Amino acid sequence: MIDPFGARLRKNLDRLGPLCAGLDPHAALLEAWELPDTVDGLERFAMTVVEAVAGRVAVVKPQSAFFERHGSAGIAVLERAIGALRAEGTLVLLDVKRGDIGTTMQGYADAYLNEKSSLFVDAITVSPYLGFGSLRPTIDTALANGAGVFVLALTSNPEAPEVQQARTPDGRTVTGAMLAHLAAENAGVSPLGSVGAVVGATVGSTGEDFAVNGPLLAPGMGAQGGTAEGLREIFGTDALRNVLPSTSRELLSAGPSVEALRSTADSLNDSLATVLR
Ligand SMILES: O=c1ccn([C@@H]2O[C@H](COP(=O)(O)O)[C@@H](O)[C@H]2O)c(=O)[nH]1
Repeated sequence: MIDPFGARLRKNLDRLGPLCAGLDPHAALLEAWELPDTVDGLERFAMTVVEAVAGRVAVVKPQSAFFERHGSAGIAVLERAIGALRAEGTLVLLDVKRGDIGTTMQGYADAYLNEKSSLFVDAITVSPYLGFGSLRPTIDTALANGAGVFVLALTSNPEAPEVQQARTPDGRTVTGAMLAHLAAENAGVSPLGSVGAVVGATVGSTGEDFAVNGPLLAPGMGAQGGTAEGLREIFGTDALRNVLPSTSRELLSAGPSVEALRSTADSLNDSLATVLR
């Protein structure tokens, strides 16, 4: 079996820097790149990003929705992009935000987190809002296959606090309760646990404890207003080393030139490394 996701991520972060490159083939970006909004356009977009960043960034995060909207042929493009990225040692974190009852979550785990699946990725995003326990099959399957999961804890969108900062009966926020579950999942794991949190780069100071011994995906950089300096305010100093800032439109709008995508990724990575290390 491959090494645990947390260990592979730690290695990639230390070697290549903290940037997680988002792969979001929005219809508007296809148009900006003068590509048709078709499966052919999707394939050219995805493979251009792969050519630009594979082996140069620690993690790529494809947004499943923008592949799914092209039907089964779009999923086939996603499969090829996943294969090409993983072949270059780039970890693939598929942003699918799955959340359902446990038995159905096993189906999603079989699709994305079983090494034998053609859609196997290094990690996926999951939603815990059917109860953290509903994620058990997903977490168990991920760990058994050297993969990881990222649990939505405090997302970057302005509507999130209504649900995620609500108080549980014991007075903690829902976010705090999720972070406590993650800390328990990752307890004693070295160098880094494989059960991460999603915490938006836009959320500001919250007083939450992000020391979960797991990776902290921070989407919302750039287009949504998140900044490298803002990450310090959100995570404090202790957890910063485990933060994986993610940006999609900010990076992708540099395309379609491979060179321009590369130099944008490099400069984002450099400025993030200065703040996070
Ligand atoms: O809290 C969250 C969780 C996930 N996302 C996803 O990340 C990208 C953000 O794209 P940008 O272009 O960098 O804004 C997108 O796929 C979201 O679905 C998020 O934004 N916030």
